[in-house]
Amino acid sequence: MEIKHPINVYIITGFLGAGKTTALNALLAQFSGSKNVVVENEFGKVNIDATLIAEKIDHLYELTSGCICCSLDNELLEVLGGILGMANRPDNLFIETTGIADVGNIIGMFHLPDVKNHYELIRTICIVDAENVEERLEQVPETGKQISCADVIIINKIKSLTTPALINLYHQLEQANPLAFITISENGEVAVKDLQLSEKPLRQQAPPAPVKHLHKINTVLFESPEAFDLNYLVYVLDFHFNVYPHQLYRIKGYVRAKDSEEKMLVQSTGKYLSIVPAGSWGDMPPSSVLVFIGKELKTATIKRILEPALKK
Ligand SMILES: Nc1nc2c(ncn2[C@@H]2O[C@H](COP(=O)(O)OP(=O)(O)OP(=O)(O)O)[C@@H](O)[C@H]2O)c(=O)[nH]1
Repeated sequence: MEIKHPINVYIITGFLGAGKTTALNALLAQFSGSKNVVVENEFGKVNIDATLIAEKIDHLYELTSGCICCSLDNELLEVLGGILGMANRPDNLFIETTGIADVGNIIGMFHLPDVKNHYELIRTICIVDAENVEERLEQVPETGKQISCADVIIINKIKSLTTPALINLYHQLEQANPLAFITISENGEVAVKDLQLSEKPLRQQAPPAPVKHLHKINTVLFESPEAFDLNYLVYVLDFHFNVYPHQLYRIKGYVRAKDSEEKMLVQSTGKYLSIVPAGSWGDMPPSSVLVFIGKELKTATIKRILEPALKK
């Protein structure tokens, strides 16, 4: 009888915009000799991250009907069952959580006997945004939970901090989670060997008790077939991020621009905004889709902010 080895599982967590997808791509590039499956859980109906997975992988599951950490009718367990039925069993499963996931609940699934028989949770990797993690820790309990549950903490976007500030942050994270291996990166570039991935998991015990989910955080989707005036769009997005830094955490999506045939990728995590060309629309009719994530965001407000930037 063929002995089937457990599938290695890596959970990638971290607050909205911390650099999870960026780090996942950097990690996948180092696993190119293996059969890799990715689960992307996005908060909101449109999964932008799935289009940003640059590395070749064997299968991508997009879970967009809710946060996998708190849905009762759990899609993740269905996916785990489905993977076991694949003709060619993968070596590695990478799960990118939503930015507000209670990662303790997801870790807990890998302690269920039926799951444990087939999957081995190797590492829970928390990406923290050096630029704003301290602020997020005060505002969002899930951020603290993600840090405290991690086996590995990657302090990302280190160029945004001075060396003393980085050392200070390192010590704070060390205090928050003395069991974790802490490292630093720019653009999620960390060598797998530095993550000590060949070692046994650092954390063997069951995860801490769940925290109450912060459902004040919501997603607003803005869609329009009309083209944006990009200069005006930059102006309104920059302006509102500056005015509402504690309410608006993340913007991402693709927009149709007035003077370009290409689609434009919009990304913002608070202190910066980037809008860059992202290739042709292919067979899709050009149409903008922007996802806004924040606290108690209202669709009408987002529409009111964006509509002046649309070409008349
Ligand atoms: N300056 C800088 N930007 C970074 C770094 N890492 C990621 N980014 C940028 O930060 C933005 C968010 O990165 P993502 O990898 O999509 O972050 P995420 O955590 O997957 O975001 P969500 O899925 O929305 O929670 C993108 O524009 C990245 O290019 C970094 O180290 N430095």
